[in-house]
Amino acid sequence: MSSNEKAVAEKLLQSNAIKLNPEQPFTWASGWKSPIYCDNRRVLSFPFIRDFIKSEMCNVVFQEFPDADLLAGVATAGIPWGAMAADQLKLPYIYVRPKPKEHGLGNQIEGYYTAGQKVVVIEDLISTGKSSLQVVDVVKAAGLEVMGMVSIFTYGFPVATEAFAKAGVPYISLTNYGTLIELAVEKGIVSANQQEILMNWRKDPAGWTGK
Ligand SMILES: O=P(O)(O)OC[C@H]1O[C@H](OP(=O)(O)OP(=O)(O)O)[C@H](O)[C@@H]1O
Ligand SMILES: O=C(O)c1cc(=O)[nH]c(=O)[nH]1
Repeated sequence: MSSNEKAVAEKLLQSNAIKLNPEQPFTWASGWKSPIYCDNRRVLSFPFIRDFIKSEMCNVVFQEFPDADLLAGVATAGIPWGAMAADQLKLPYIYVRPKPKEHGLGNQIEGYYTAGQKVVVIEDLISTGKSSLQVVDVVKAAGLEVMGMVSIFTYGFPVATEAFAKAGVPYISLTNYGTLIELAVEKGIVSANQQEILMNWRKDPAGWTGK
């Protein structure tokens, strides 16, 4: 694990963003059942931790995508992170809804942009990658050029890696599941029994039921 990945994982643990509950599994956006949930929304409530993660995100955007013209947040949990990064980097900002709004202006993409601009998509977390790749499709259809995607956390599932490769979208996460669990075990936050459950679940997350 890189020192930055470890530092970000540490901040997620410090803010209690990581929830474990193998007995009453969480249901994910994909419908998968999981013994773990990473709640990056909670991190927003801790200013110093929030600031650290925002800075890490800005460093990645600045270093990896220096030609970006604007950032695009994925609704809803990606919106605040994208907005904070765009503010810090002094880049224009848009955000993208899962579907067009059913009243008002009927927009799916909110904000001002022009076709041909180079965009970096900002997401809080990648599980299957479906939510962020849907946004990639929407902004591409609007004429934007997608340079890549940045998220705080990824579970590193092959299904997501393959989907991003197929879409031709490079993606970078500040930290990941392996780093987080290693650190949580090191700190005694995850017991040996919980570690075994988490490792078994990780092998077949789509088929895991907790029983
Ligand atoms: O990679 P995926 O399988 O698409 O899962 C990840 C998505 O799930 C969460 O959003 P969710 O839709 O649960 O709610 P939100 O409105 O709080 O972002 C998370 O914020 C990601 O957007
Ligand atoms: O896949 C999801 O829905 C999901 C997983 C997770 O750990 N955290 C989250 O906010 N969403």
